[in-house]
Amino acid sequence: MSTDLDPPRSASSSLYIGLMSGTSLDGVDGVLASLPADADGQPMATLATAYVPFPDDLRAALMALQANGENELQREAMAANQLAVYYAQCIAELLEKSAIPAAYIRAVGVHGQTIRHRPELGYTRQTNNPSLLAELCGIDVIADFRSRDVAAGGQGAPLVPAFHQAVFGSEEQARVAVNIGGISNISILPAGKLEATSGFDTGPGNVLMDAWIARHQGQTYDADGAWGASGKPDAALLAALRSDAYFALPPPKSTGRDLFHIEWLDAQLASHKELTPADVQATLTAFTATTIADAILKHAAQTGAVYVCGGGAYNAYLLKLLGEALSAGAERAIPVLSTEVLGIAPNHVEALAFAWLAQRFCLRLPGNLPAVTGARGLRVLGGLYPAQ
Ligand SMILES: Nc1ncnc2c1ncn2[C@@H]1O[C@H](COP(=O)(O)OP(=O)(O)OP(=O)(O)O)[C@@H](O)[C@H]1O
Ligand SMILES: CC(=O)N[C@H]1[C@@H]2OC[C@@H](O2)[C@@H](O)[C@@H]1O[C@H](C)C(=O)O
Repeated sequence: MSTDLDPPRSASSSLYIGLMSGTSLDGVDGVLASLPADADGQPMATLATAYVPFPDDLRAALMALQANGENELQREAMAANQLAVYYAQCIAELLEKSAIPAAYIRAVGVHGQTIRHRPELGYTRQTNNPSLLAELCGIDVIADFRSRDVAAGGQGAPLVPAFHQAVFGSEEQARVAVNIGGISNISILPAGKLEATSGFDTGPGNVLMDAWIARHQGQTYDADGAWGASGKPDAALLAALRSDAYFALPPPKSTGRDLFHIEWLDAQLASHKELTPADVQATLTAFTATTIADAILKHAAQTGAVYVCGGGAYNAYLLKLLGEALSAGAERAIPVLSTEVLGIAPNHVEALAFAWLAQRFCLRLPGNLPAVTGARGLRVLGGLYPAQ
């Protein structure tokens, strides 16, 4: 253990844990990081990372909660309790790997599991039991990061642009950060005027590709995009997918499984029955790539580089199609790079963002960007569930 830690339970501790379980429903990503308070989140150091996959029953329970169903209040509460156990396991792994006792951690920022996202109706729901988590881990828990932004008239999402601004923004180069999780979102980071950061959800990331390969190959995701790459994108289906009204909406906008689910895909496929499953997977990969590229070309054509994070950064075929779609529409080449080259591995960015958001809460600093979410103003995000 490092000898220069603040005393246990110190309000000045710079050690935070961030936990993210996202729309892919695969598991929970965690980071334990040192976030010095005096530099607005920079520089920061990741001291440990962990990933705890969800068991099939929890995954299925969370999937079932994405739509209306019988006895859903109880099912939601039980899933939240089960989630807390996996979150606690992830925290225990982080503490063990870093050899830092729980008492030295200032707070845990935990996103919870989005099961409904309807900001237009005034709500977004991240299933969680932060009280149980505080009980299990003995650390202050900060949770429910989105609802205050929605209460202030915002989308409650995406929240990571403020963090992307802090860690990936540059004085010299205009950049775009793209998160390709279940859903994809972009952060537009203009050079030298980071206060002008914007961003929005571009549409599906991996969510439809995951659902399609699960149905046809029994896999949870298309490793490296190899199955998709074995097929050929179909122009007519791709055009039909891209014609959904979501893509023409101006920002602020956000989306989720509420809109982009397997039934939505099935409805689109009804008039393309001749395609092989591999061709559909290729088309879904092209769909994710082209809708991200369209968003960048429309809102950030002058960007110097695109940095990709989220699990989609490990899909080589998707990145190839994204690079092609960008170069087809841009006046000059836009390099597509992993956030790894900026010092943060793609699969750790979101968890680190929730450690950062927990710090923002502890310092009572705003976590949202009204220009992104459409909220009436800056707001401190989250609620506190004390360790004791
Ligand atoms: N090696 C890989 N090859 C292809 N795809 C991958 C690979 N590793 C991860 N993925 C994809 O990334 C997904 C998980 O990404 P991530 O953890 O960023 O999503 P999430 O955080 O659940 O979603 P969101 O950002 O929408 O909340 C997997 O479901 C899979 O589709
Ligand atoms: C409601 C919700 O959970 N939204 C997620 C989802 O996953 C990606 C995209 O859609 C983004 O809007 C958001 O997550 C990240 C962490 C965000 O808020 O920036």
